[in-house]
Amino acid sequence: MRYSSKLFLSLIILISTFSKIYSQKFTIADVKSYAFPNEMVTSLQGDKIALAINEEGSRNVYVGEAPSFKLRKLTNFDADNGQEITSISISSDGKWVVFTLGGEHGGNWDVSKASNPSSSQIPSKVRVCQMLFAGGPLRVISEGDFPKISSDGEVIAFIKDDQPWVCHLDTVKGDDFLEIPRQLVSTRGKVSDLQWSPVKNQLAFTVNRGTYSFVGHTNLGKELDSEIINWVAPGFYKDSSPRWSPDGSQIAFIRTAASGGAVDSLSQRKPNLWSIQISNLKDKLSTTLWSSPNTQAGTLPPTDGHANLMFPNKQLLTFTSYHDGWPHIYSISTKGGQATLLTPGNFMVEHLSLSADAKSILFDGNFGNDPLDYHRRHIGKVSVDKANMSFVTSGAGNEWSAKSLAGSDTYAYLGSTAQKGPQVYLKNGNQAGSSLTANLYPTKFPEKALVTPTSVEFKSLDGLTIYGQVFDNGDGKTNKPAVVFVHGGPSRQMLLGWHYSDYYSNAYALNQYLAQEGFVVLSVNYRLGIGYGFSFQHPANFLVAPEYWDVKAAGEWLAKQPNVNPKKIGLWGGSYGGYLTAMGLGKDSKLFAAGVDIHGVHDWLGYSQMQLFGDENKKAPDAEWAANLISKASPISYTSSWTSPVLFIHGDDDRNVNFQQTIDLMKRLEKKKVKMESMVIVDDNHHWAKHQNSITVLEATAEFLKNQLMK
Ligand SMILES: CSCC[C@H](NC=O)C(=O)N[C@@H](C)C(=O)O
Repeated sequence: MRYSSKLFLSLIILISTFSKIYSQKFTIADVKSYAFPNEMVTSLQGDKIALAINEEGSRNVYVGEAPSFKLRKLTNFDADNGQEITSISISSDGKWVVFTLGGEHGGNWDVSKASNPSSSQIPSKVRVCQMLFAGGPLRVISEGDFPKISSDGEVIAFIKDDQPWVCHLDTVKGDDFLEIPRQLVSTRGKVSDLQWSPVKNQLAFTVNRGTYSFVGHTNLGKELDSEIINWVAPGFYKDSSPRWSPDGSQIAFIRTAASGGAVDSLSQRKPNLWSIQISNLKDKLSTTLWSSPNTQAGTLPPTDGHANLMFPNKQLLTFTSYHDGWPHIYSISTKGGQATLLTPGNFMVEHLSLSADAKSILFDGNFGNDPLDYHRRHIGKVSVDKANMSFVTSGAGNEWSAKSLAGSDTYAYLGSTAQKGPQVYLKNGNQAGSSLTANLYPTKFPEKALVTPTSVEFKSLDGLTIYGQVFDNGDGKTNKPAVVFVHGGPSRQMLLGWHYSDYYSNAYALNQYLAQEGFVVLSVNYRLGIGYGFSFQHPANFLVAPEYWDVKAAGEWLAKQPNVNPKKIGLWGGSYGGYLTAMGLGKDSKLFAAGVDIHGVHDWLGYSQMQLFGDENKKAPDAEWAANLISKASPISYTSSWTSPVLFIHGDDDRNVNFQQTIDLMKRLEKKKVKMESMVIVDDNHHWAKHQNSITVLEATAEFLKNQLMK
């Protein structure tokens, strides 16, 4: 390169850098450049960690080891091709790392089917992979998913075509891996939740056979087809979540009712009551250790990990239950008796992990000394056998998914603040956590330009207190346009800072960008969400969609703010949030002047494929009434009153909300001459697996809102 052109290039770089610094305006690509960590696991000894990190679409496995746990990239994937990394684990000898590459594990269906958001000519299959922790060649063991390494570190089991397969790990010769996997079992139904015995090569699993399911276990056996499946207390139930006792002599599992019987009322919420069963391998029966109370809150917790059944020692089991009105951790003797509430208080417990010595549980939840902790996540610790909970973290940030490491009081956890995107932290004793991934953030990430959202509360249309977070660039201007952001799920809670899920970090990034651009943004934590107790998450009058009242109340709250132009209030949301955006535009176009509905639900009857009027003896006693309510809770019922402009966005490989939901609503609105724009993201799914697609979607959302509300 000639000298003059080098000088010219340096000038260009210098100008663009200074312009960015002095302009202080960040782009959506800038605020989306956070390195997103998830799927973090530790080795049995707690001296190693492994996790997945998504760097602007390049998803890789990173590993770290004691004492520094400094992270090192293990894999070398550099394409933004949407191949997610899940089911990471480290062999008990610390030698191997295995993981799943590909799939759509946030989906409601086809989670193990290839995802192809780059529209490659031949989609990559979902593969089970292994690598040496120390580094080296990547081995694709097989097409498959949900790998688990045996307790001796020798064998990997995984699911392929809904059946368990196995293969030895240590069959390396030079760069070749010699052994080919074999199918361990061929049984009717779908096998899931593989669990190795802690002491020998026995594998337990759940077999789903439609309206019922069993727990089974089998030996690895020396020869092919040399063993049988042993069924654990089979009955007319749905049995699941097998957990081995530490000595391998017992299996505990969760039991709920099988599907069938007279069709109940559709308008009455029916709790999914459950029990904890324990069985000795020697006999065929099981004993009921604990049964959830016959109340609405006695339902199997719909929060992360559901029952979170763990078997920390021969005498004790721990589990999560919602029955006192909050998701809490309990312990119970394997001899039965009263369960002990380990984490009492008006807060929720969310992500749990058992310490390496199996004596304590690390968890995160919305607890703390600051009332605003209600809208945060901090890490707590409690013994498995006594209610001695302590706070491990506190403050104005969020911390989650903590793992205990070798050495007392050493933890790895994920965390964020209002400005710092999700990062991995190492914490020793009472020292503050130090980031292990700050170095992965590019300089363009606008940490210093991000606002700190403020917590607000207001009354909904029926008087219920609703919380939200306001993003405002503090420019002091009046008559500003405003947007209500509506999360999806709906069992979610938006936080005072970057969120622990990739989907909601994506949303948080856009809300920060919209605030920069001059919008007042209100992110509303509407009922059906988590974090505010059982009755908030499970309102009795659920069929009339009372959560929409909270969204409308959010719009009315904004309209009353002195710095907001009440004629320029919009909505945006994805999935369940797309549904509520469509409800707002259909029912209250006078309040909501425009909106962006991303992969929303628009026809509940179509979505749930409810056979309300099948054959007479399978019809619910209140089918007509329920159908009427469900219809009134669907946006397709409000096309006549819908006048505000809308942008629809949907990926056509969506495995949470069918693409047809948007086609259907658009065709109905066309007839009503509603001003619509639309964007199809071909071959991507509900979670914008391809990074560039997420940027395209956010840019289109921001552009539409600016065009409709800022002019
Ligand atoms: C019950 S409507 C489907 C909405 C969807 N829920 C699960 O698939 C959804 O909101 N998905 C994302 C955004 C989420 O789970 O938060």
